[in-house]
Amino acid sequence: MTESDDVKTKSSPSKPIAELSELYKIFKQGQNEVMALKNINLKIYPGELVVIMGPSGSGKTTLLHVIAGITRPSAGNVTVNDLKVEKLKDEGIQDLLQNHIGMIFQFFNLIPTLTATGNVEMPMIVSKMPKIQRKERVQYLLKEVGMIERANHRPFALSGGEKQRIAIAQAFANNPELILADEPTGNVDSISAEKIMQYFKKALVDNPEKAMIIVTHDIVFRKIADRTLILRDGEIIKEYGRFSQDELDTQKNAKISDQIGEITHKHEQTQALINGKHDHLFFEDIIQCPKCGSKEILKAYDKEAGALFTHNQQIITRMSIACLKCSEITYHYAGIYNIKKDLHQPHD
Ligand SMILES: Nc1ncnc2c1ncn2[C@@H]1O[C@H](COP(=O)(O)OP(=O)(O)OP(=O)(O)O)[C@@H](O)[C@H]1O
Repeated sequence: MTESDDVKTKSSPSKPIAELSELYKIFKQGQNEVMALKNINLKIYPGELVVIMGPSGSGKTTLLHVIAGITRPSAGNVTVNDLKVEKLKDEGIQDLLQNHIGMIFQFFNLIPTLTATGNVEMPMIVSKMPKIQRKERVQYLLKEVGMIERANHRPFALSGGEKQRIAIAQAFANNPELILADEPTGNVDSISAEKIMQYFKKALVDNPEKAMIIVTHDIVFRKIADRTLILRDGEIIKEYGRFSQDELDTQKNAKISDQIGEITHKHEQTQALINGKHDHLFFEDIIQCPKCGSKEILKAYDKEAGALFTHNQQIITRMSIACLKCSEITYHYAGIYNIKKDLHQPHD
């Protein structure tokens, strides 16, 4: 440990791994101020998997960065594994990120010139783990994420899902107590996303002394979450507990990849879209769950949607509306795109 005792609190088994109290973050740009986090109070206990959702710009990434010491809070306290993060100096932050927090990003952040083995081993080299121990742990971690066959591949030769599995193994390298993941399935297909989700769950079952905070737009993460927090304008506006068995069944039935081609809800403008009367439509007018009427909904474009429906040389994309209250997922046509022009960027 590199920090002096004044940044350490007394350890006790029932203590949270991370504790945030009265946390604020204000970004200043010239005359403008953005309050990215507002009075966040949160305790994360060992064995917990906490999911954070919320609209773009609601402060999710900022929250992870403040916990990791990458961004300094404007006010309030963050404690991780007994370390008072906001008081740590550079050396302490380095120790925190090297040994106590494992971070996973949407775009993997792997070193392109290193193999899968090299990438997973790197944090252990930095923390000076003896070579024999390091080699054993790399093997163990690559096996855990199902990537032992790809140990000698460099990132360019791996799919998005495979790169993310390497990044997960890397995040666990130095056995950190807290895992922070920012959109870990944002750049992978839905089958890889399901696998990644299961790795997270298994890792916690195998290591109940750890905790995870996962920022995601992917509603299916609620399946494995002990708690789901909804952020809006920098504030936690809602907290959901675990899914009940009924809710889990609903989620299973609603799995996007199982429902390709089955549109369960058609918007009145669909016909106009198909007839080509509109080039591009977004359904900002859908503001509530069609089933229960709750306005706590998340809108997302299906990952598979780009190639879902073709009609008259056009692709019709669809949007899923996930209800955070009743967990119903409905699908809506979201836009129509000319195949030649927009094939590779159907969501822009
Ligand atoms: N370094 C910065 N300087 C100025 N403003 C910032 C900075 N980082 C974030 N912000 C602002 O803080 C707010 C919260 O941003 P943040 O990236 O945390 O949101 P988010 O919920 O993660 O969004 P997304 O889902 O789009 O990634 C936004 O208004 C953003 O523009």
